[in-house]
Amino acid sequence: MKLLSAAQIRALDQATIREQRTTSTALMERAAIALAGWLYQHYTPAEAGEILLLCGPGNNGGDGLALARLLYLAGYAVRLGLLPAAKYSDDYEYNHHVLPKVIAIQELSAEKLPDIQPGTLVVDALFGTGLSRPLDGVAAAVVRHLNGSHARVVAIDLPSGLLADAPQPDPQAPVVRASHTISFGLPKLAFLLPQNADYVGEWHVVDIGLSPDFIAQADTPWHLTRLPGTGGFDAALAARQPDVALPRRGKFAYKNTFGHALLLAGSRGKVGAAVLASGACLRGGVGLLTVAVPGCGYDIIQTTRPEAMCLPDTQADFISELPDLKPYQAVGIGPGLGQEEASRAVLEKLLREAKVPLVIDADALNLLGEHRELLALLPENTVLTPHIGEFTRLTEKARDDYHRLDLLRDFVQKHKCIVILKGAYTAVAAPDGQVYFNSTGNPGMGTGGSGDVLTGLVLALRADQRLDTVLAARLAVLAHGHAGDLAARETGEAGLVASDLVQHIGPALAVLVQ
Ligand SMILES: NC(=O)C1=CN([C@@H]2O[C@H](COP(=O)(O)OP(=O)(O)OC[C@H]3O[C@@H](n4cnc5c(N)ncnc54)[C@H](O)[C@@H]3O)[C@@H](O)[C@H]2O)[C@@H](O)CC1
Ligand SMILES: Nc1ncnc2c1ncn2[C@@H]1O[C@H](COP(=O)(O)OP(=O)(O)O)[C@@H](O)[C@H]1O
Ligand SMILES: [K+]
Repeated sequence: MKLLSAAQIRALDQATIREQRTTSTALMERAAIALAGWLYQHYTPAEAGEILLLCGPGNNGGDGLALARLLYLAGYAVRLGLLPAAKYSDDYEYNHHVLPKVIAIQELSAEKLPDIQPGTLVVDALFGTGLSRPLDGVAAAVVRHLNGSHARVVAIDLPSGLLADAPQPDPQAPVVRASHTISFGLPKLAFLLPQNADYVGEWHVVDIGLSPDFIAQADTPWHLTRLPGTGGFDAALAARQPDVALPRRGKFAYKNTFGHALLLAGSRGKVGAAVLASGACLRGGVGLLTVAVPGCGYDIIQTTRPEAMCLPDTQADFISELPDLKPYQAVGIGPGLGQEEASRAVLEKLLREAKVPLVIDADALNLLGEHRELLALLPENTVLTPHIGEFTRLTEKARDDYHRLDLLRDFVQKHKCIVILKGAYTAVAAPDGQVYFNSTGNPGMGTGGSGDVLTGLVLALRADQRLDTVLAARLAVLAHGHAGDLAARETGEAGLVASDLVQHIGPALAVLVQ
């Protein structure tokens, strides 16, 4: 699924109106019906109590006015707080005109702010994608008042004051802190960034029949990867043509098809990382797996992973030798590796000699960060799997989440590599600068070893001779998060440990097979 900029969303609305020979008023009515449907499902009139709808002067405010009418007609108690302005949009004017006259209206001013009790259900229809400057004056006073009230807030399209696709120009200007944000057609880039989490709350997408042709042609670097059959504006399309799919295994497929992977992992006290990554690689469907570990890891791998072959290093505590690379279709390095000089030398030799896809994680990334000259040796299409801290060591400290995305796109384009930047919405950045955010996973995965599991899974899919690099990375990230979601259903989020992820990789991959 594509994520569009505010300017593209405006063009999408216009294209939809043109193509479908409808009017902006009718499109607003669709938006209001979709919003009302969402509210009916989430709150009965009794649970909602008296709903306060705060409306701005543009079409976001128009949505609020149309919604107030529909809620009133459905038996909800509603009142309106309207922001005064020199000019209102046409559809605002229309929806103001057709409001049932019994609905109470308060003109908002800094001196006379609306009554908002803790628990009041407030609909934020002040500003959406048309926000052109930071909030000030009455709008800012209203938003500060709302944020201080502990109300339940449902934001229409965007929390007012937030931009859809760019950082706030004025960090002092207020932004609505919503419990829920209901977006039309597509989610917005802003929803996926940690710095906006307190404003956006839980986000939802409602379908208002926006032009699929316009979306298909829109040029954007931002995408969201979903599980097949997941809802959204294009639920029907997504079911027929998923964002990503793992090809079915042919009847006569042999283990060569799925490749022989080499994993270099572990050091004294961190052999568990090799156990987790190798388990994930095996469950990820690799044809054959060889694990290179320090001497101290030999018995551990042979006992915990009987399906894998093991190459013990002559050093007991860390890896100091690079095995002959000829037998392998993909090589992974890093989990629990440690940062000994000898291990750095192994990494350098690997970068110089490898002719097959590489996956680089954890301590191997830290070594690259400390010896940045090694970045010049990265073979094309290498996959790096940093979390934010590791990515910062490879680049620089980002000013904010948007700047980090710029750094990410610059990095992959410069080094012709794939970066999996891990987080709640893990971003897979491709060498052409396209960025695919992931939609699966949960906070239970913030537990030691989750990243090692991802490395093993990426390695398995890189060894799979049927997949290209970006597809392998996107599939691995999607399945990893889904494994976490499946596991959390059994363990709860707090009880989830990384080994649980390994156990659920099989079922998580199975839903991706087409
Ligand atoms: N036909 C359409 O175009 C549709 C639009 N929709 C809604 O329309 C919204 C976009 O509407 P608009 O483009 O009218 O924009 P908004 O309603 O987001 O805001 C624009 C209005 O606010 C003013 N404004 C902007 N920043 C301000 C600030 N900081 N302080 C005070 N005033 C400010 C502008 O001068 C303009 O009057 C979407 O977010 C969505 O809610 C939906 O109804 C779907 C259909
Ligand atoms: N809140 C979250 N929601 C979804 N996924 C998460 C969340 N927190 C962590 N994860 C995932 O868990 C993994 C953690 O990896 P990492 O930070 O390398 O941990 P470790 O080094 O302990 O293995 C990443 O794949 C990340 O995307
Ligand atoms: K809003």
